[in-house]
Amino acid sequence: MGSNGAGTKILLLGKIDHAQKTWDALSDVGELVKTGASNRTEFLQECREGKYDGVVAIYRTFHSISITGLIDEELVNALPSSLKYMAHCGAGYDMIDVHACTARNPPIRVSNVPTAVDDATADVNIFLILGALRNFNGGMHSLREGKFIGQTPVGHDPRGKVLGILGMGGIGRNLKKKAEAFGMKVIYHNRRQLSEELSGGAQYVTFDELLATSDVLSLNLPLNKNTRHIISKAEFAKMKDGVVVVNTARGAVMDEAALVEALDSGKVFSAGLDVFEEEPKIHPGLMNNHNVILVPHMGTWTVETMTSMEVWAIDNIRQALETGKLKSPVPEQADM
Ligand SMILES: O=CC(=O)O
Repeated sequence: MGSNGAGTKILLLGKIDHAQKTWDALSDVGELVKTGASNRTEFLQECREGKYDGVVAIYRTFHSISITGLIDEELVNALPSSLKYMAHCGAGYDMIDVHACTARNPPIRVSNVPTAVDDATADVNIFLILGALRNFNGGMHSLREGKFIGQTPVGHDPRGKVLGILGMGGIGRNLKKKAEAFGMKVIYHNRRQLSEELSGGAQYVTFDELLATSDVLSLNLPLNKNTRHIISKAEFAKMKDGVVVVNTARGAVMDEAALVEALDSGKVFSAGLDVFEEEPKIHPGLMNNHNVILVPHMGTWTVETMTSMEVWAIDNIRQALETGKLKSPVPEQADM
């Protein structure tokens, strides 16, 4: 049982859907245990009763929020003192209060899954850009209502349009390459300007320039306290008339009510959304607007990508238990 010795437990929060063999093989570094809780109250109760004592690592999925709720300070402090690692199976880890994990004594080291999500998420991004520019949602809707072409406003070509990418991480950079194949000119804004090599020659602009010059604005930045509602009423006012807005990041990086207003006024021509502020609740102003193309958080919803993500997250646990270091710690804890 590796260097961790007898008694090391690994807790699964959520489900392994694809990489079951890889998960089962982890039993050579620890005992694999599950939760019996079905909601936060039960989970907290079990933690306080010592049910998870000896758990050294947790593997969690996006949907395990339905069991534990947010991994906030209250929950972090209720988790067993044996816990050292939390491997999140996803790129975005906004559900986890990393600061509380770092501050706990002993700290909990957190990892996410970068890279493996990039291709599939950027593919959905392209689907939404094309769908929103071309008004495919309106067309598909009319067809099902028995009205053929001619009922839907004429769309726009991607070729020659300026795509502004807000957040030039792995997904943003992947999207850049794909969008160029459709003839789009890519500009970006990011906390830090990237090297020429990393940005692939995309032009770096200020946040305000990005808002003012994009024909299509794509949101590809993580959600945190600095990015919540980074796109709101004032930002829509700075955009071009008839802009297209696309979001595959997290719903709350944009003020959804402000988007609905901007769509209703015609400021925004159309939108393509994979993520929503209060998932799975969708703002009725989006639901009822056939100009917007809506997808239920399907960015990484492919067998291949989900398998890679699960294997990656499991590898984080294996590596942590075998070497004392996670494979892909979250950036906030990179120096720990
Ligand atoms: O939303 C999906 C992810 O964060 O991986």
